[in-house]
Amino acid sequence: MLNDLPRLAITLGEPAGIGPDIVLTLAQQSIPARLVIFADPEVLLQRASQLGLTIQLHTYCSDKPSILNPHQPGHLYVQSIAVSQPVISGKLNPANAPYVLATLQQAGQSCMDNHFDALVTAPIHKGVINEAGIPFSGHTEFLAEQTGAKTVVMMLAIPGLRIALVTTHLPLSQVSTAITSFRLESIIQTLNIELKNKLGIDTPHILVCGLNPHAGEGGHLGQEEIVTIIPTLNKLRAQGIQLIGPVSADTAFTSSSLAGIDVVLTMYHDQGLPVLKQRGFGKAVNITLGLPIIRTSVDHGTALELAGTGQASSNSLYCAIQMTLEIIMQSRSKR
Ligand SMILES: NC(=O)c1ccc[n+]([C@@H]2O[C@H](COP(=O)([O-])OP(=O)(O)OC[C@H]3O[C@@H](n4cnc5c(N)ncnc54)[C@H](O)[C@@H]3O)[C@@H](O)[C@H]2O)c1
Ligand SMILES: N[C@H](C(=O)O)[C@H](O)COP(=O)(O)O
Repeated sequence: MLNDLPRLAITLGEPAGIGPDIVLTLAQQSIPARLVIFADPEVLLQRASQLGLTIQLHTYCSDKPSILNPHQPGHLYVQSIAVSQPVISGKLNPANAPYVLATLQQAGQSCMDNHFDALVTAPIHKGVINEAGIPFSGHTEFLAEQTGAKTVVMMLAIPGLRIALVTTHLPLSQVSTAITSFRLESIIQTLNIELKNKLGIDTPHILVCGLNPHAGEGGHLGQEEIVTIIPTLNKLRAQGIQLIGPVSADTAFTSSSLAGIDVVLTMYHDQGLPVLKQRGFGKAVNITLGLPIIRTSVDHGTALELAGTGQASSNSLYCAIQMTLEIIMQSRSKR
């Protein structure tokens, strides 16, 4: 029904990157939803002109949300938030970092206030936000803090493969210490519950990678499996969670290893994500599990060198929106 059309809050991300390009490209298509972009309208208009795209912007009034019409190709509603300094495509400017965070903060809050069914984010540049003097490691961590979520799980998905992470944007030197029984237990419990609730998988089968080469080789190549990972998996198995592992990450992604598996839980960012991006860069979706809101994102970054060139693919954003609509339907069916 038209009245039930999902309402999506979309952040434009780093204004000098390809966020504006992919949102403007996507806006030319039919999408069965109501969309509001949290951004500076001038950034959208300037990039549309650079790309030769036609766009008509409409002001979104948060005090009159009923005036939000279904998406029409070539039109966008905008919740206006001003940049501090003019934007040059491809040129980062730390002065605009507070703007980037304001878009995220306002869009996240609007979802928390139930004005929207979900948040979809275009890519931000973590480095430039830090250069502005604001400690920042990613949307996932920012939204966890903003919403007060106890445990969040980063999961990226393509058709046929989902990969979740125990640690996210953490220097490799800190990973081992961060993999505690407490963290592993809460990550697995969150993953298990969210796969049921948000993705409709009744009994998730979770394949867990070890941290060390060959999952520690019986303790000869590292102790984390024996001290932390195996005892935690055994405890969770006793609670009925379907866990396989820890397995050696080098063969975890073969087709025989993945048979019957719903998600592979990897211990750190670059243990899992290169596999997924090699298989499906441009069609993967990043989903934050464990938040009180639905949040998805693209699989790529700001690709500064492509901003304003017309060469940035909007396919991952398209996939993120499709998956968001599916998650919304799944969540509604649980009510
Ligand atoms: N969702 C997010 O907010 C997100 C995700 C990943 C990376 N990042 C951030 O983006 C910044 C740049 O990261 P990076 O250079 O490692 O990765 P990147 O994804 O921006 O670029 C990697 C390569 O992929 C290409 N590419 C990326 N997106 C593309 C698209 N839509 N169409 C065509 N080609 C595309 C780029 O040109 C580049 O060659 C970093 O600050 C990183 O933290 C943000
Ligand atoms: N780890 C993600 C990726 O490689 O695609 C990316 O950095 C985005 O993470 P956030 O959604 O937390 O910003």
